[in-house]
Amino acid sequence: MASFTNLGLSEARVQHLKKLGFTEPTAIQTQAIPHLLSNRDVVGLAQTGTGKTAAFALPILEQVNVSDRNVQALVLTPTRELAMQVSQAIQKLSSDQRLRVLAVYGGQAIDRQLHQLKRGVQIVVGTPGRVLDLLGRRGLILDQLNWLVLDEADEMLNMGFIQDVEKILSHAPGDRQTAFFSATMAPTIRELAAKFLKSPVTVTVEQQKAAPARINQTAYTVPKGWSKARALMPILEMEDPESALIFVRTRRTAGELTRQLQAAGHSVDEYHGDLSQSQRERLLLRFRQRQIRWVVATDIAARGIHVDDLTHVINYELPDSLDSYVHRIGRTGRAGKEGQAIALVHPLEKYKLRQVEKRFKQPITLCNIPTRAEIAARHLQKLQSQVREAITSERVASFLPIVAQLSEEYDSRTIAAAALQMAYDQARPTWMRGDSSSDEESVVAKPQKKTRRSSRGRVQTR
Ligand SMILES: Nc1ncnc2c1ncn2[C@@H]1O[C@H](COP(=O)(O)OP(=O)(O)OP(=O)(O)O)[C@@H](O)[C@H]1O
Ligand SMILES: [Mg+2]
Repeated sequence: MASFTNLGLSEARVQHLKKLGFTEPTAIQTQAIPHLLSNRDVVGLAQTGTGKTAAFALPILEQVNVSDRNVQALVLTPTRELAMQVSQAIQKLSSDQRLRVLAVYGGQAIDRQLHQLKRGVQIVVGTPGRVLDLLGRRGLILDQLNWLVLDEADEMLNMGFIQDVEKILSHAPGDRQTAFFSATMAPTIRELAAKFLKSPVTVTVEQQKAAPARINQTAYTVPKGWSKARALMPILEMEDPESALIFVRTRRTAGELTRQLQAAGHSVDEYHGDLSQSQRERLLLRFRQRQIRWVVATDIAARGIHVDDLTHVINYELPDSLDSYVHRIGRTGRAGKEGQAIALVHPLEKYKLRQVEKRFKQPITLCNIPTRAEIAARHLQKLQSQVREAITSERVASFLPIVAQLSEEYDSRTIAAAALQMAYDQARPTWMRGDSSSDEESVVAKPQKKTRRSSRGRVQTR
C-alpha cells in the first residue's frame, strides 16, 4: 500500500501530514511525488478534488532551502482566489516557521507585496498579470528559481495567458524543474506543454472519466415558455441544498438572479469579476464559514476553488466548453465526499447533455420541474422530522403550559394540527404562499396525484 513515507517524504513531514488528516496519499500524489522528487518535469492529470495541490507542493516543501531567502518556487494560478487558496494550502502543509509563502495578485496593494518580497520569500504563488508586474519592477527576481508550477495549466495556457507565461519563463533559469497540473488537458495544450517542459513524465489518473463517480449528475428540463429563474425556484425548494454554487454565464445574470433569490428569502450572494477584490474575498470567507448557503457565480469560481463539503453545483446556464463543465461540477464531490450536480436545460439544449454523458461515460438523470404538490409533500415530510426532533428537545417542556391552557377549550390533536399549520405556512417559500387558491389547500390533505414518473419523479434519458 502506498504511504507518504514510501513516496520519499521525510518522517517529520509524514507526521505533520497525519495531523492534517492526510493519512494516505491520493492516486495523483502517489504517482507524481516520486517523479517530482527526482527532479523530472511532470504533467499531472487527475480529477477535480483529488489533491493535486499537495502533489506538487510536497516535493517542493521537501527540497526547498528555508535558510535561503531567494524565491525558489513559483506557482501560477489563473485566478486571485486560487492564488490565495494555494498559498494557504502550501503554508499548511509546512510546519517550518522559517518558510515564507507569498500570494501575489491584482486588486491588492503592490507595495505590501514588494515589501514582503524584499524581506525574503521562498515560494510565490500568483496570477500571471501581477507576477509580470512584479518582475518588471524588479521586486520579484527569479534567478534562483528551481521550481515552476502551472496549476490549472490548460487554462493558464489558453489564449491571453500564454504570452504572459512565456514572458515569465524568460525570467527563469533554464535548468528549473517545471510541472503542469490540471483536471483537464486538451491534446493541443499538451503539444504546447512540450515546448515548456523537458522530456516530461505524464502522470494520468483515470483520464477517461474527468468527473468523479461520486458526483451524481441530474438535469431539469425547463418547460416551454418558462424562464430559467421560474424553473429554478421549485428545484431549489425540492433539493433544498445545504450549500450550493450556482453557475451563470455573465456578471449581469449573476446579479439579477441573486436579487431574485434574495427576494424569495434565500441566503444567497453573488460572486464575479465586477466585485472588488476585498468583496470577493469576504464573500468566499462567508461562504466557507457557512454564513451564506448559496453563491451565484461566474466561471471565476469554476477552477480549483475548494469549499469544504459543498453539496451542490447548479448549472443555471451551461458553460461553452465541456472542460468548463468538468471544473464547475468538480467544486463538489471533493476529497472523497459525495456531491450533486444539477443542470437546467431548455428543450433545445438537451443535446448538450448527451455530450456530457459521452465525455463521462455516465448517464445523466433527467427530471421534470417539481410540482407544487411534490414540494408541499417534501415540506410536510421535513416538518414531520422537525417535530420528531423537537419532541426530544428540552425546550419543548416550556410550551406545555400553553398546551394545558388551550386544552381547556380544544382537544390536543386540534391544537397540534394548528401549530403544525402555522409552522408549515412559515416554512413555505413566499412565491408559494401568496396563492390561496383551493387546490393549494387541498394539496396537503389529498394524496398525491398519479404521475408517470418514478418515486423521485425522475426518468432516464435513455
Ligand atoms: N492525501 C490526502 N488525504 C486527505 N485529504 C487530502 C489529501 N490530499 C488532499 N486532500 C484534501 O482534498 C481536498 C482537495 O484537494 P485539492 O484542492 O488539491 O484538489 P485538486 O485536485 O487540486 O482539485 P481541482 O482540480 O478542483 O483544483 C483539499 O481539501 C485537500 O486538503
Ligand atoms: Mg487544484
